[in-house]
Amino acid sequence: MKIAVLPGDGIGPEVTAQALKVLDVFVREGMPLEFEQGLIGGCAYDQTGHPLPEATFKLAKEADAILFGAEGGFQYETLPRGLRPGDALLTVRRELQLFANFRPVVAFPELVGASPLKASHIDGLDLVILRELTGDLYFGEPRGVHAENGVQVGINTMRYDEREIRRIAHVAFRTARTRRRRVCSVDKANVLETMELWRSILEEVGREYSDVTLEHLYIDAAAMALLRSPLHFDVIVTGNLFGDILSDEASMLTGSIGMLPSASMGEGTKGLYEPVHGCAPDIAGQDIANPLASILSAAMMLRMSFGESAAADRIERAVRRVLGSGYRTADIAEPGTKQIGTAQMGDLVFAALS
Ligand SMILES: NC(=O)c1ccc[n+]([C@@H]2O[C@H](COP(=O)([O-])OP(=O)(O)OC[C@H]3O[C@@H](n4cnc5c(N)ncnc54)[C@H](O)[C@@H]3O)[C@@H](O)[C@H]2O)c1
Ligand SMILES: CC(C)[C@H](C(=O)O)[C@@H](O)C(=O)O
Ligand SMILES: [Mg+2]
Repeated sequence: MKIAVLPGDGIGPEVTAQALKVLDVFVREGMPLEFEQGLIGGCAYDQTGHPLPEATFKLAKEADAILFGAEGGFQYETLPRGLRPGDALLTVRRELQLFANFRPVVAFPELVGASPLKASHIDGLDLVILRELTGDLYFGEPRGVHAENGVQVGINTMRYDEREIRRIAHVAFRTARTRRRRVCSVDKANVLETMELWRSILEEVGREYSDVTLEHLYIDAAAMALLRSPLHFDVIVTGNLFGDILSDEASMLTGSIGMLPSASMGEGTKGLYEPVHGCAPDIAGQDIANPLASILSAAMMLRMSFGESAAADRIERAVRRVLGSGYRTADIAEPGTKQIGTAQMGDLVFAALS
């Protein structure tokens, strides 16, 4: 069980260190996890001149799973033309064809007071955003900035072919079968041809899963409905860009973006596991970031890549035990709770497991 550990930039190394701390419990118990670290993002660019060095890509390709922190932390202006922050992660996702991005949104009962929404609105919340991760505006051609009659024009292309839509649709329906059998497909089929195709393929695939209810929402209405009636949702399947935006929005239902883990899967069991948040330069280096998204991503890794569901359940229970004891990082702190730092949260989850 070889794990490529790519902590990246900003709070990435701080939160990944806590996930590794927690995984160490299982190593001590004899689980054959092997870790190899690689550089990615701004730190890789600073040290090697490229945000995704060849050695890191090789490591990611060869490992059974990838535990990723966050990338960013370098300035747009210092990047060579054509290189954007986010490129290294996008390359790994795309080249390894990790097209199915699971972003579970679960309101821990201990944290219902940390959300800006009323407790009655989110009590029992358990939905998953299934974000298509290797297509859409992120990768469509043509793209770029060029001059037209002396005027600069920026172009990106929303592109999906029917095979890409079909495979994520199957994942959505199969996932719904393990849950409450409801799929909500989010698109913009009233305006965009790409999304018209998206909707028709979802309908076509949906006919193979007559035991699963399929509904469609436009992205604007979905953004609203997610706040108005979050408990309505089970599996939300959507494209790359809409999924990116909806998941940050949904994170606030749980109290903080520091609570949202993710798993990006392809056809097999190899996956990339990362918190949904970024490198958070505003809080980096202060030991105040919430490491629970990273710790919960490690739990997803044990379950989805290594079939170690009991170990994953134990991590999730340990997180709940620590929250139940009143410990909180700053982002989820409420009056009457005990505010602690990143490393201490990792220590407490470790202790709750041991
Ligand atoms: N997967 C990734 O690597 C990833 C994801 C998103 C953004 N980014 C990059 O990160 C950089 C910053 O982006 P951004 O500010 O838009 O998004 P961000 O997710 O880094 O931060 C958004 C806000 O959430 C807070 N936050 C994020 N994670 C937190 C945590 N674990 N605990 C407590 N608070 C947390 C931050 O302090 C900030 O206020 C950019 O360079 C962006 O490209 C990387
Ligand atoms: C860093 C960026 C490329 C990335 C994305 O847009 O996919 C991030 O926002 C995410 O949600 O994983
Ligand atoms: Mg995002």
